[in-house]
Amino acid sequence: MAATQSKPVIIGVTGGSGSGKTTVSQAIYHNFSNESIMILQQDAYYNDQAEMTMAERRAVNYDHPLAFDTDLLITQLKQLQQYKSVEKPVYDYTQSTRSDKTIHQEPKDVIIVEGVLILDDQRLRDLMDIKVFVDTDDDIRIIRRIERDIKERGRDLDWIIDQYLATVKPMYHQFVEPTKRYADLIVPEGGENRVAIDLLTTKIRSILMRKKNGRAQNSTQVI
Ligand SMILES: Nc1ncnc2c1ncn2[C@@H]1O[C@H](COP(=O)(O)OP(=O)(O)O)[C@@H](O)[C@H]1O
Ligand SMILES: Nc1ccn([C@@H]2O[C@H](COP(=O)(O)O)[C@@H](O)[C@H]2O)c(=O)n1
Repeated sequence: MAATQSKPVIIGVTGGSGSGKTTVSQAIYHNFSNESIMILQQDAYYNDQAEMTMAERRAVNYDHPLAFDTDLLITQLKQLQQYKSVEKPVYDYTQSTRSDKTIHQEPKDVIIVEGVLILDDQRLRDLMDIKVFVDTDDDIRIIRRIERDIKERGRDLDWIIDQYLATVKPMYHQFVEPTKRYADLIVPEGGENRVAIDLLTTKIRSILMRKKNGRAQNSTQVI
């Protein structure tokens, strides 16, 4: 009998900016060393804006679904789903465009996809096996965002506040928060929620074990 290979399991982690999506995803990922698991960040799939001036880039609404090259994200997810490698784009927040580098990504058994708008598009939702919404109060999220964007994304306080009021907050309520209803699991307080991180880790451990056992069985059937 020919060996069959089941598809990788895709876990979507969403929530507002500063909710702790990256922290939760990394905490889960770091519970596995040398295992078949990877993270794909939706932020890497922001539109390429190399042809735009810095002033034009600054005026973009980065919290609207059209800010993302979702077709590319879907194409690459489908390739990974078929156990094919991809060249992931790299995003530079300080320049608000893609870098000219890409990262070679080998396929894995478990793919964590994290980003603000990964549950907004039905095509993306249909690819996800487990959907997680990290739910953190608006005031905590803006405080975290101020600290992070000043330290890591080359922003100043006026920029962060203007952007938050003009786009981040209204888009959160229009596009991000409504996707909570698609979530299988809602995680309050993100990165500090050890119980949720441990539960997801246990689930992923059992998926990885099942995949390993399936492969071992297939290889003995082929022999
Ligand atoms: N539970 C937490 N307590 C304190 N700081 C946190 C917590 N979770 C995340 N952070 C910090 O808040 C910032 C935003 O978190 P991050 O995980 O990047 O959020 P997101 O990916 O949802 O934007 C980061 O600087 C991170 O270190
Ligand atoms: N050039 C850009 C691109 C994105 N943003 C903001 O990033 C947020 C999403 O990333 P998180 O890690 O915070 O989830 C999103 O809210 C965009 O406003 C940006 O400021 N500049």
